[in-house]
Parts: sequence; C-alpha cells; structure tokens
Amino acid sequence: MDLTVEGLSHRYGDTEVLRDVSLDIPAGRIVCIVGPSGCGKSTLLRMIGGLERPTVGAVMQRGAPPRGSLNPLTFVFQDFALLPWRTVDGNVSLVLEDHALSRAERRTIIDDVLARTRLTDFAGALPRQLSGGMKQRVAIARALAVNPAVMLMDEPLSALDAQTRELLMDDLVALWLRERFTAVYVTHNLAEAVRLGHRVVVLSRRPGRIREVVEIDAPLDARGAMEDVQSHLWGLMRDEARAADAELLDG
Ligand SMILES: Nc1ncnc2c1ncn2[C@@H]1O[C@H](COP(=O)(O)OP(=O)(O)OP(=O)(O)O)[C@@H](O)[C@H]1O
Repeated sequence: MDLTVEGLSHRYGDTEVLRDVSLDIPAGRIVCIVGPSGCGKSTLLRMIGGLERPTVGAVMQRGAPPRGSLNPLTFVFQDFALLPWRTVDGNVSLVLEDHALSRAERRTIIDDVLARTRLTDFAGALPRQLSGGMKQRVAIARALAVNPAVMLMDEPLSALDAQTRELLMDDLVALWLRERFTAVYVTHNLAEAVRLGHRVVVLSRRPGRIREVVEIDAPLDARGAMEDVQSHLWGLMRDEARAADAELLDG
C-alpha cells in the first residue's frame, strides 16, 4: 500500500503549522522527515496516521494493506508505551487480543516477531527489567505483530543513548532487509535519516513546508560514511534551525 499526502496544510487556531505539504510514501520504503523543532513533523505524522484531520488537503491510500494486516497504520513512539505489569510476551500479545485469532495463530505471530527482534529469550521479562534499547525493541515487535502497511515512527530512538541508537539502527536495517516494511520516520537526528531513509523530506521551520526531498540510493546495508548527504541535509536545515531556535526563545 502506498500513501500520498496531497496539499496538506494545517493550523491550530492562529498558529499555522504546516503549509501545502505533498509527498509520496511508496510501499517498501522508509521515508524520513526532518526539520527544525516545532516545524510540524509530529503533526504531519499524526495526520498521515489518521489521528487528526488536516485543515486542508488529504492523505490518500493506494492499494490494499498486506494480507492479514490487523492495523494498517501503526505508530511507534519515543517513550515505548509499554504496560509495566505485562511481560514482553504480554505486551506484544495485547495488540492481538481484540482480533479474531486462535490461540495458536496468536502464538505463531508472537514467536515470529520476538524472533525477528531477537527478544525470544526475554519473553517473560517485565519492562522494568529491560534497558531502554530492549524496551524499544519490544515496542517495534508489538508494531510488527499487527503486520502494518505503514509504520509511523515518531523519534523512536531519541530517548536512547548514542550507542544504543547505533544498535537499534542496525536492528532496523536487518529487519528491513528481511522484510521490506514501509515506514515514515520522524527524527531530529540527521545520522539516523541518512542511515535509514530511502527518501529524506526536509521541512522548513513553522509553518513546515517541504524544502527539499533528498533521495538516497545507496542500499541500506551499504551505508558507510555518508558525510556528503548528511552535510547537504544540514546545509538545508541550519538556517531554519537557527531561526526556529530564536523564535522559540522569543516566544
Ligand atoms: N494539539 C495542538 N494544539 C495546538 N498546537 C499544537 C498542537 N500540537 C502541536 N501544536 C503546535 O504545532 C507546532 C508543531 O508541533 P509538532 O509537535 O508537530 O512539531 P515537531 O516538528 O514535531 O516538533 P519537535 O521537533 O520539537 O518534536 C508547535 O508549535 C506546537 O506547539
């Protein structure tokens, strides 16, 4: 299933947040959204996921979700959002409980996603026993369990330290190479965008407009030093980020 954002603009009261944003999210690709603080990245993601309606414009779906998809548009948040009293297994099974699946079907799905995220040995652990990186892997496993058409990831690694971020990026690359999931990935971190994005959408400061869409052709498993792309992205963002920073301080 592909998604197309068509002429999306949004305002909250007097605050214009997004202006005339159009972009394609092709199936099997990771589309990163970067831009200065407060430019509307999370708002755009919520609209893509149908949590809010834009003032103007629309998000169109083309094609059907994958067979067996239980929740075509599935979010992964920065704060993991795990239930503390449920084990890893229990947190993943939670998203399957409202669906008409047999116990055996549920077990197969849970075992598969725990294996894919290398969590099988931790199935019985509680969130408080896990590191931040492990918790985010549980959140990713839970998202994969519903076989989404598109994963909507809002700064999924930003609560983690630098080394754990590296590990999780490796995990996401390995997951994508195994099964080419589709994702919209909001991040502040240009290294993440350059490592994971097939396409990087650079938004201006608020109201967020598209400054440039940068395609990155290098395969995900062959992304060594990508300093050129990263410095191009930073060049697009630097002045906007500075202006946005001053704006927040003034406001
Ligand atoms: N529900 C809301 N009501 C009113 N204003 C909102 C609401 N949600 C977001 N905003 C405002 O819209 C603007 C964009 O917010 P948003 O969180 O989408 O930006 P962002 O680019 O994701 O920010 P950051 O990089 O800091 O996470 C901000 O000025 C924010 O205060």
